Amino acid sequence: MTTPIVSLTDAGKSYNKLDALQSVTMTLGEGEVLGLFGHNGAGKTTMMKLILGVISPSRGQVAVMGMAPDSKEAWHCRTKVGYLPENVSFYEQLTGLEVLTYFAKLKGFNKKQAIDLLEQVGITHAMKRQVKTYSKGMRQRLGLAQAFIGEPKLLLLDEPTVGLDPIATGDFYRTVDQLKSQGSSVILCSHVLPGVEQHIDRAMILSSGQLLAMGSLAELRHQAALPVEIKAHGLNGAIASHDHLANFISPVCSQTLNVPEAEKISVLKTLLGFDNIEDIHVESANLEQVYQHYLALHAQKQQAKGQS
Ligand SMILES: Nc1ncnc2c1ncn2[C@@H]1O[C@H](COP(=O)(O)OP(=O)(O)OP(=O)(O)O)[C@@H](O)[C@H]1O
Repeated sequence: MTTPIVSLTDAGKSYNKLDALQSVTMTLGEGEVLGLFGHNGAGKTTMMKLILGVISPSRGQVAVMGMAPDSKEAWHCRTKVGYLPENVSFYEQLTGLEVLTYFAKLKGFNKKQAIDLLEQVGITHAMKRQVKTYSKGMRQRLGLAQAFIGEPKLLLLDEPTVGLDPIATGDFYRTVDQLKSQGSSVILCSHVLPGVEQHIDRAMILSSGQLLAMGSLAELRHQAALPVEIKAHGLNGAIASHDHLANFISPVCSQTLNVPEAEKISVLKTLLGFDNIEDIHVESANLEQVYQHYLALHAQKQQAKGQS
């Protein structure tokens, strides 16, 4: 069996009485992309810091490429890890090229790689300017270039698209797809859910340090039993007068049906049986809806606990 790139076994971190991360068990394989989602203070950065080895677990084990990342023996693994912190900050007086060359050299790479990466993130035109003159988006691009040095085996990206314009966001996700196809593993956390789902293999949802759900979007959708939205055009009142279909009519639109996944095909067959059907649009729950579902479920459980 191959060693996972990252594995957490009942790993948690506490600060005095606060459980920043309760007990998380997970593995990340080669070429896998994991999305880490949760509100402010959920424990996302804590989990990344445990994986980086900059903090040690209060309980359980963390392993990166088979080693405890906070151990001395893991030093050579660190050159294979790229990290973009939540708030990037650089030496303001240096130029973008000087900053990136410095970080490249720390990892055993040269200026040529720094120049190539600056081109990849689209700031070649500003590479000879001091970082203090950079806009927020340009700093973020420089941060990403820094994380990409040496085509890392593991990339940890905390809010990678903050401050990026739509073009740069698209370029960023293309780079993630490319790194994944080359075998790099990626953990990224983001508060911006639209646009992320097609680039991740699995999602992990955290709240107040607690792991609420983890799996592929299809698995989470299935587990959550969220309905599929089916919009049927051209039927006017026919749906409301149909015994079976009428059960699924959305409270907000009479042409939209909210159908359990298990009944999707039978409902579609029924709709196709209508002579005047003009079009059918089928949409499964997206990442945002899945995320909201798990958070609402968690809030309900907390409330019930508080009342008992
Ligand atoms: N060094 C520390 N000392 C005390 N508490 C801490 C420390 N670091 C983090 N925490 C607490 O741990 C919890 C989780 O913090 P963390 O930074 O992991 O959240 P996050 O999910 O990354 O949040 P955000 O989306 O706001 O960045 C928070 O309640 C935070 O206040």
